[in-house]
Amino acid sequence: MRIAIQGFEGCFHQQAAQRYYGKQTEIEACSSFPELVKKVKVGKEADAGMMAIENSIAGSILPNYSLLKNSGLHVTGEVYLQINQHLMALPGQRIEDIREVHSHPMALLQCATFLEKYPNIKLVESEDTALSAKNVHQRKSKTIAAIASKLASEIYELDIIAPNIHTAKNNYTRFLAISRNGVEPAEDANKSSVYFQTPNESGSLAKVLSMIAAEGIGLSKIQSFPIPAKEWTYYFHADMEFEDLKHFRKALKRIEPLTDQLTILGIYKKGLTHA
Ligand SMILES: O=C(O)C(=O)C[C@]1(C(=O)O)C=C[C@@H](O)C=C1
Repeated sequence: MRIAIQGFEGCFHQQAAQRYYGKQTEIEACSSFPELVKKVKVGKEADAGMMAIENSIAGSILPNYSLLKNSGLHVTGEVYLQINQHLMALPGQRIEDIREVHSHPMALLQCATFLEKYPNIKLVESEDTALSAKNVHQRKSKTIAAIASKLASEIYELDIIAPNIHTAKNNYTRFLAISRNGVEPAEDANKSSVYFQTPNESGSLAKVLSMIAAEGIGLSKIQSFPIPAKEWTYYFHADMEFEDLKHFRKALKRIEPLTDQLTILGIYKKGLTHA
């Protein structure tokens, strides 16, 4: 299997892809989420993909909800990865020498509390945590530090000058396994991602949510994201959890008449949240 990811050697997507698809997985590196989605859609350079969707400190990666919806790709699974962020620089450098910190925007957000202590350090968003570490190494930048994984510090021979700088001890990112073709849900599937619109009338979303609750389905996530052509109107992305696929199918039938464009992105097995 060749798996398209956002990022390069030593990034968190690589770790998530290898955790989900296996250690021997070949990686197709992409420098952005749109590029990742395109490669999975075209299918020449990748058989499937792995895409971050939300983080326990920084929240949802909002553009990825629209990307997923517009791509027509399917969600086939999920994986949660514990994320430990470290500040790293060329060997011998101290935090007092650092003028800029480079990293992926989600990583910078996860370390906001630490970074607030250094208001004179400029924060620079990059494509990827690992690429930021690689650039410090290759350009021998003495005044630039990167925020990245321990693995990246080892690959790019950087010293960790401040370990574990993420705001809360438990920092998890949820990644979705995505593919061009949908798969038949496994018998033990217990989670589904769907999106829908509700009619523009008061109480329409509440009716859908009440129905989900009445059917005994757990709602682990509800996210609104904008419909670009109709300002201030929204799609809703919902992640639902259930014990029996039959219950979910029954609930769907009852939700369908209350929604417009209800689309199932995937029915899959819930990932281990604290692996
Ligand atoms: O930059 C990386 O290492 C990535 O894999 C990207 C990414 C993300 O998109 O959220 C993955 C996990 C972490 O939350 C930080 C960054």
